[in-house]
Amino acid sequence: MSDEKAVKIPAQSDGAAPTEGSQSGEILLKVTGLQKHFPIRKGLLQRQTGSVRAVDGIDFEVRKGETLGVVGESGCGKSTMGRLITRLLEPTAGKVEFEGKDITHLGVAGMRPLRRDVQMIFQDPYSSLNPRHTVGTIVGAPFKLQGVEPEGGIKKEVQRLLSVVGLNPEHYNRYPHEFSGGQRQRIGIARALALSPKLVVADEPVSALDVSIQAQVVNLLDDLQEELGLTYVIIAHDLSVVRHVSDRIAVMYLGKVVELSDRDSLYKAPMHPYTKALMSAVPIPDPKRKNEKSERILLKGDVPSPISPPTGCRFHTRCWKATEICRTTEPQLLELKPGQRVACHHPENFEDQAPQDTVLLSAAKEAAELVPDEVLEESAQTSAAVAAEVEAVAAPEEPAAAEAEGAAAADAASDAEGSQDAPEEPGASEDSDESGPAADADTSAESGKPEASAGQESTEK
Ligand SMILES: Nc1ncnc2c1ncn2[C@@H]1O[C@H](COP(=O)(O)OP(=O)(O)OP(=O)(O)O)[C@@H](O)[C@H]1O
Repeated sequence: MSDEKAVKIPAQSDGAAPTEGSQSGEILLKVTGLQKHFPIRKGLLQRQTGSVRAVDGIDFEVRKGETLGVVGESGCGKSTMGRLITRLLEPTAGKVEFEGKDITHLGVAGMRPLRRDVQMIFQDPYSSLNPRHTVGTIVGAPFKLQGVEPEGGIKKEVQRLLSVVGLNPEHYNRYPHEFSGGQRQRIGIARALALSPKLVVADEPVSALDVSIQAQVVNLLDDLQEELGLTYVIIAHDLSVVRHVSDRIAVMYLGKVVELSDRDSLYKAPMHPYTKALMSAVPIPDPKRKNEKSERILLKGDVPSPISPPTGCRFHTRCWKATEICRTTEPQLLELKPGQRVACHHPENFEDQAPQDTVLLSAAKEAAELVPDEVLEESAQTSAAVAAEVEAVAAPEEPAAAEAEGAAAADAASDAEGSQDAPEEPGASEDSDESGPAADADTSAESGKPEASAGQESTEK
């Protein structure tokens, strides 16, 4: 927890109602099919030779009063997404709606009123503040730009904002270099809050700060949300930060949202293998679990290039569950559990979406070497259990049959456990990513459904 003095937050003059849970709130921002492709130009004539598909068709919504955390490895398009929704960048395709109004292609004049409602906090408090301007000028700039005259004058309002973010209002005339990193980030936050925005997009708001200072700034953002009824989109690569602040979390991979879920469901039972891998890297601050064996999943290689992303599921080149369908068919982001959307053919903690597709790609077999056996076993077990549950619900009139199915699935799971170290069956799983659709059809015909749903990744090992 923060070691700084409690921040006293005075009431906001036209303050919004304090935040009420976020689960069923009104939608403030809605994004549909959003894309940003940066052209790559070469030669004297600057011909376009390709494009960086930084954001490549994403859908999500942000509800009033909630915090949506956005996570993913470096280069997956988080910042680009943040700049698109604040309209600092023009989307290549798709739609951005704010309070039900389409703002996708608004021009400078059309955007002016919106600039008051949507603000951004930037990552680097060292470069985002003009070193030649005083704090008073920096925090007061939004009033001048918008032609707003706050009650009591700009100076008084800026001093109030400085005290809201825990800075000394007397430091109004100081310059950014006279402040520490954490204090500079507070200046950036004060500037973002100046016009009482409805939505604040914070791009890595604490990653440039010392760890001890990070907690202070995160707590400040939390307090401000409660007091001012703010809605946040917080972009971060640090899952501990995101877990602390978010109500819901969107996991991005190579320009796509692969999972979008309530925070607790995501941390308790992630459904996308990529989410599971990311989560496994988060240290668990629980002394009771200190001596537990680590089940960290190491992902193979780097994120592929967004210039030519892999076909089908973009994660298939690093996924230990990938089969032919993952290489050929892009999975849609579907709500498989209430409040949990995932784009995966072979999700974790859920029934397999492509149980007929059982032959692992060679990349998956290599990736599986980096996944601890415990994780593979647990994955096979949970898939089997969920599949059995689904079967039972699907056929209530035949309880005996459902039970038999469940038992078969559970058996298959334990078989799968047993076969972790079993030698590969000759031919059966040989480099199917090199094989054509005919090979795929063969293997589909061979594979039985209950066995497949019991954790296809292990049965083929
Ligand atoms: N203006 C630009 N022109 C060309 N490519 C760009 C531009 N901005 C971003 N990109 C590319 O788009 C991809 C996504 O970048 P982005 O900064 O959105 O990712 P990110 O997830 O925020 O990464 P990081 O955490 O490192 O900032 C990257 O491959 C990046 O190189």
